[in-house]
Amino acid sequence: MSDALLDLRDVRKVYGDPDTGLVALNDLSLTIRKDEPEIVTIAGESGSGKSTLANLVLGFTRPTSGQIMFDGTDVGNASAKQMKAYHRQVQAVFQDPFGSYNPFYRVGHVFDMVIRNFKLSSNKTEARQMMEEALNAVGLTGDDVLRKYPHQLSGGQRQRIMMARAYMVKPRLIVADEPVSMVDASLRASILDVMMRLRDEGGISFLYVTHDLSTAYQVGDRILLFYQGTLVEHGKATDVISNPQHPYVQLLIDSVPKPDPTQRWQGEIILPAEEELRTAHSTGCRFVPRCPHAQPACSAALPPAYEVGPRGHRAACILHAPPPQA
Ligand SMILES: Nc1ncnc2c1ncn2[C@@H]1O[C@H](COP(=O)(O)OP(=O)(O)OP(=O)(O)O)[C@@H](O)[C@H]1O
Repeated sequence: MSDALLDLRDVRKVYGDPDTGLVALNDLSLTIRKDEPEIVTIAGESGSGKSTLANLVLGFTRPTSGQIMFDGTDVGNASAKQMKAYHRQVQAVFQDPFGSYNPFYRVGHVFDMVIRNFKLSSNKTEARQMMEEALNAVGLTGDDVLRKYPHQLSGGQRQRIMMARAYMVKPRLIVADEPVSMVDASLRASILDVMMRLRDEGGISFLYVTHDLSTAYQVGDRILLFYQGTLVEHGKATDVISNPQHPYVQLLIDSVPKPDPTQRWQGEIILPAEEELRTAHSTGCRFVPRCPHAQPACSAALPPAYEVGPRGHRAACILHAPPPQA
């Protein structure tokens, strides 16, 4: 039996022709273990492939090549029946909770639909208890919100309700795509707290997609930084952000004050939009056109992820290649 909850093996997604189309995700391998619930932050500029990765893991789109395994099931080749079972275990929370609510439905109805869809209960009292428990886990109560319509809720409440809705299904993984982008800094912190609580008390792992590195730093678990669909650096968020090793990540992080690991960080690093269009069949490091250290070898082949620090800190840059053996 594998220890992996989620196991991505060389997952590649090309939009359009597989040989000449746009490589949105380039041969990504990533494992989240069953016995170590964690919040894995997926970060990168706009267009770097974050949502593509989220959609692949949710089974909304299939990989061009490679495999996505979830607790032994091949998600890329799952049947409709297997996908329904899969979505009990892997829930999604999206960027704009407004978009996912019908404005004429009360919150209670949204929860009812989930209970019916996943056949969580056929007993009204038990169903109400489930809603209450899920809402309590995100710091809300049924009396506060269940009879309300979406427009009667704050952005932070809506976002927490989406978390509660996902949590009620008791998934093992939540894919949260920009869940804090619509809310201000203090609410953002409270939603991060909810995620950390669900990780610690509920044993739920998260794929947390964001372009705000400060929130990844607050969470502290692993971070993966993407540039044009390629993973350029990964490790513990605190290690990567306080000691970035890839020139792209250094450029991003050097422009902001260093966070103090002893303090809860209030800073904000919002990644800019991607400026250049990637070339569909480029071979080398995607960052070459913007890299202050670029050398001819960088364009020859995509560099592997070299070890650059403790606790799995790796960067895909030839500056970190070990010296050739004599
Ligand atoms: N269905 C699609 N068809 C063709 N190209 C697509 C499709 N979806 C995404 N892309 C392209 O793939 C690349 C990666 O997009 P993706 O949405 O995954 O990036 P992202 O990092 O999530 O960006 P953002 O932060 O803006 O949401 C982009 O260049 C995008 O234009």
